[in-house]
Amino acid sequence: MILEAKGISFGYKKDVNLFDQVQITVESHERVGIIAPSGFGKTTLCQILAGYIKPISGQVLLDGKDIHKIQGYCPVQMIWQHPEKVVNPRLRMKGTIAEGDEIEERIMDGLGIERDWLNRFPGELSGGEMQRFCIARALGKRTKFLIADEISTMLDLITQSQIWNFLLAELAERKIGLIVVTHSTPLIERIATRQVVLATNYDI
Ligand SMILES: Nc1ncnc2c1ncn2[C@@H]1O[C@H](COP(=O)(O)OP(=O)(O)OP(=O)(O)O)[C@@H](O)[C@H]1O
Repeated sequence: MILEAKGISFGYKKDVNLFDQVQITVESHERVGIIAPSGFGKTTLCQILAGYIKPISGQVLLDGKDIHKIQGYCPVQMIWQHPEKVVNPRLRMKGTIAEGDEIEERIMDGLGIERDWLNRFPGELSGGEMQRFCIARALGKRTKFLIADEISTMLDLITQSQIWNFLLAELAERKIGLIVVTHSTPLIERIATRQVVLATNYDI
């Protein structure tokens, strides 16, 4: 499959764009690292790529089909930097995990999710434990692309390494393409098969 961002422009304020004419193409076998300065709008771009927000101009296409026209489960799934912002605080984790597609037991095992965590509320888990659930939730059976926005910043180095080792094996086995945003150069060099450097409007 191919995920394409074609001529994407976006700004939150009228007539002030964060970025213009962004072009990105990712194939299923690729892991693309996005490099851009702080405040560029990387999280915003990730949300556009995952179909959460519509660009002012341009299109996001999945195998040529506009991502906003896809009905049902979206094969492009985003994992956010702050898991606490994207889980319902009143839902036990078993409810949170059920929000996505069917999640295989081996994914829960691979991410080190302990089964008694399923009965807890988000406020009863550490940030790292909650992030494992968010990663699992994004790895539903029908997922074809993952957008990872600073997903391991809150994890210690050993956990970070365990989670990325699992994710890289999973992506390779299931031919899931990856777009990864991180400020960590060593991480991007380890993970990405290709890097895309984006400049702010002020740098052009
Ligand atoms: N919903 C929103 N409404 C208005 N402005 C927003 C909104 N979300 C983000 N912004 C602003 O847009 C700009 C880009 O934010 P974004 O989080 O996408 O950048 P980023 O490149 O991911 O930043 P960082 O590297 O610091 O995490 C920032 O100035 C931010 O304050």
